[in-house]
Amino acid sequence: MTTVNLTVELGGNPVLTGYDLVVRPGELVAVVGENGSGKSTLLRCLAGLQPPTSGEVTVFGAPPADVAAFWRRVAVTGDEPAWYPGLTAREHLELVPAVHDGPRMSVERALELFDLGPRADAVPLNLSTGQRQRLALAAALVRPSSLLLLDEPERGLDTAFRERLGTLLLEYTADGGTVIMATHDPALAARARHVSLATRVGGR
Ligand SMILES: Nc1ncnc2c1ncn2[C@@H]1O[C@H](COP(=O)(O)OP(=O)(O)OP(=O)(O)O)[C@@H](O)[C@H]1O
Repeated sequence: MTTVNLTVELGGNPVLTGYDLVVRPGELVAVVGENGSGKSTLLRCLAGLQPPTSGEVTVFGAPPADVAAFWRRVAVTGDEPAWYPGLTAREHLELVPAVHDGPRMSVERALELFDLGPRADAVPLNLSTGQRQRLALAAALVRPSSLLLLDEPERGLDTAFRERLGTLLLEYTADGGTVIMATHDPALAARARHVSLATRVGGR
């Protein structure tokens, strides 16, 4: 995963200017920086959701492409997912093995790892904010993938679960996966290689 001289302007503002990044397979990388420094924009570029103004983005040896083969390898979390009305937490996780071959873990194991067992039969809108975030992360980690792009995965999580998340992400990279996350959590960032985005004058 690389960016070379990546420049993104949004609404006439320079958000990223000549940004170079190299991430090797199996790395856990934390993108850190102040609010507005461009972390989400960088993740969106890596996911192919934000076209660069100039420069290059390469993921698995090619520019990110909005095709099934790309999305089979890449899982993204960030904004609140669109939950299916009427489906419980367990049923949301059961969708994953229904549509992806070779899930990374069973639904029951995911419910246990993400501390969702007691609330497995609740619909997401009846879960707490942190429980919904754990469900979103569980869905991303159940499905097979090679690259996780996580935007502030710590959002809504208590301290103990943030620590567990760090361990789960390190296990993901130990299996050969790559994680690039934007985070404001110093403890989570400390377990990763961090790369900084400086805030630019005029870019906020
Ligand atoms: N659609 C847009 N049009 C114009 N400017 C935008 C747009 N989206 C984001 N920006 C600006 O681009 C800059 C970078 O935003 P981005 O969301 O990437 O920052 P971030 O580092 O993820 O911030 P945070 O820590 O607050 O999540 C900000 O100044 C933001 O206001």
